[in-house]
Amino acid sequence: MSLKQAIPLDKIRYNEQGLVPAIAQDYLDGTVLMMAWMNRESLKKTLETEQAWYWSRSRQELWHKGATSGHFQKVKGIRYDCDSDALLVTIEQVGDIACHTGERSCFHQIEGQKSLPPADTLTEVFKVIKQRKSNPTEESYTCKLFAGGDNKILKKIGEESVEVVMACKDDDQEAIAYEAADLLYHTLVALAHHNVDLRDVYRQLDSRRK
Ligand SMILES: N=c1c2ncn([C@@H]3O[C@H](COP(=O)(O)OP(=O)(O)OP(=O)(O)O)[C@@H](O)[C@H]3O)c2ncn1[C@@H]1O[C@H](COP(=O)(O)O)[C@@H](O)[C@H]1O
Repeated sequence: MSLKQAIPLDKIRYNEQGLVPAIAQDYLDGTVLMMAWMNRESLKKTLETEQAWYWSRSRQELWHKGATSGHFQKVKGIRYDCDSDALLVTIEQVGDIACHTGERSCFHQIEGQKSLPPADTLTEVFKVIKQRKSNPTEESYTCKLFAGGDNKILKKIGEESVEVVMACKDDDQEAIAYEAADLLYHTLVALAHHNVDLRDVYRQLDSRRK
């Protein structure tokens, strides 16, 4: 089904200014990138071009996101909520900058909150692993792995794989989840060590979806 067929323009409930809030979310890792407004015309253009068009309240004009900077948004899907007065736009952020201040997301990290802007847990953990790589600290286990290079990292992946296998053999659900978490973490370290982005793994998985 095409985007146009999926969203009946007249079913959307626009507010008194003729606007509906649209939340843009990354199609691969679920990061909430930004919130902006659409009117009927910008929504129509979004559906037609499969790129995000918003309504700029400050400029009072249609806003083709990224038209000048190249950071445009390819629209992968749009959903409307149960009372049709909010849109969730699933996008591929081309250029990887959604916020006008040059950040990936307009929703900034807040100290003490684990997951802001909301993203999946693997993405959050991978971010910390990459930070450890660029800013090593004494006490970090991840840094010890990086310092040991492939020998240490791959040995751990081998060990953790065997532990997953053994836990499955015992049909021990708690142990399976525990060991699988260890395996995923060490695999993320291997990705970072070899400069492979987690999003490339997600892209592979996404391309295999049927
Ligand atoms: N998710 C993990 C994670 N999962 C497992 N581990 C560590 O992986 C090791 C698992 O190996 P084992 O079970 O064999 O335990 P071990 O006996 O300590 O193993 P050896 O290293 O001594 O051989 C343990 O030391 C765990 O603490 C992890 N260490 C870190 N993370 C993440 O990485 C982030 C950064 O961690 P630091 O680098 O330590 O700051 C953390 O915030 C977490 O999100």
